[in-house]
Amino acid sequence: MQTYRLALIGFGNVGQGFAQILRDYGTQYEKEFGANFVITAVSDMQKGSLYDPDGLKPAVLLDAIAKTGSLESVPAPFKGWDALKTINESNASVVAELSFTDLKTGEPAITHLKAALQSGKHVITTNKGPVALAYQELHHLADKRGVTIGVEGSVMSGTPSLRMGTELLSGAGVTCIQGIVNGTTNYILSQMDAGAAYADALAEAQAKGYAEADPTGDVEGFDAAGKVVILANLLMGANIRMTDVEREGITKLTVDDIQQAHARNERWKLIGRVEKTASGIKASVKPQCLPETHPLAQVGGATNAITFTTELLGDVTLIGPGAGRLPTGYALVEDLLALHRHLSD
Ligand SMILES: NC(=O)C1=CN([C@@H]2O[C@H](COP(=O)(O)OP(=O)(O)OC[C@H]3O[C@@H](n4cnc5c(N)ncnc54)[C@H](OP(=O)(O)O)[C@@H]3O)[C@@H](O)[C@H]2O)C=CC1
Ligand SMILES: N[C@@H](CC=O)C(=O)O
Repeated sequence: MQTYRLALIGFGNVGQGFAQILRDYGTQYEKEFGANFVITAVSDMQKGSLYDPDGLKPAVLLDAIAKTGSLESVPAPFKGWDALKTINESNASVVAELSFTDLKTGEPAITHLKAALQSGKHVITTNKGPVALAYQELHHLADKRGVTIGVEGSVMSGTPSLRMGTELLSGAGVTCIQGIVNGTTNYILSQMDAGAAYADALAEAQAKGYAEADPTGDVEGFDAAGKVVILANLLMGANIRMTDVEREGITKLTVDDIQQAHARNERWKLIGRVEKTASGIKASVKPQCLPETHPLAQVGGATNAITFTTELLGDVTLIGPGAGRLPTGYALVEDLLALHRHLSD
């Protein structure tokens, strides 16, 4: 049995979803894979920070959050450590970076990830900021320190879009990737199509744990643009930046636009796209009105879908959850199991 001691930086929707999975499936992972995933530290800005070298029970962490909204009541030998102290001084062998995404600076996540890698810890993250803005540098640092970086949840949450691209389609000649890569906006558009008001639909997306802490990132298309950058750079050998993505969000769409489209048997979708062209990589995020018969028109709620256009296979489409506590928590499990396989080889 191999034990992995984990430090969680951020204990919001994703951190809690991940804890719930370890609570409910941890024993199964031990039996099936010989991998014991133990949370020894959690550091969260408002909810509090705990470190127990012998392990913190996911059920106890979740109960405390459910009852009080905070981790303060959980007994632990060390409390109040900030993110960097937790990364540097806890006994974790893997750091899970789950703080807010910032697609302008990538901080504080880039600093957290660099500190973890420099101290010889593996990292896993669902945070799109560092992956969109600094992946090459972080990957290089991980290689130098002989550790790994897992980023599956940064696009399509636990639906394995990045592994599908890097491991399965890398030899197929991917020329274009396009689809729905933001769960919040797809949820809002689906709800508005069914008659809901924009503000109510956004509030529901927030309550369900789909939206960014600042939902401007979702509705103005920045989150989707970050994912387009990640897809281009990690799967298509590109080196583009956020400013290279032509971007428009969904805020100019009115209920009337959406319902008129509905009456014409059409659906508005926010489509991210990256394509190899003769003049280089072209990347965009913009709303498009699709006929009801188009496969993406049928993808509703927080579900995402991307089509890889390849030279050898033609089109390959992947559909699955794109946001939410458990789907995104599961992305961390995928990264941990990949790490476990890597270390067991
Ligand atoms: N939710 C989803 O469906 C998905 C989310 N992601 C990404 O995963 C990450 C986590 O998302 P989610 O859990 O939904 O976000 P939340 O906003 O629910 O949680 C983020 C947590 O990080 C904490 N935090 C922020 N900065 C720090 C810091 N410097 N040190 C310690 N803790 C910090 C916050 O603390 P507090 O609020 O207590 O101040 C908060 O509890 C984000 O980067 C997001 O973009 C990716 C895919 C899907
Ligand atoms: N806010 C994002 C969360 C996942 O990346 C989304 O809605 O897709």
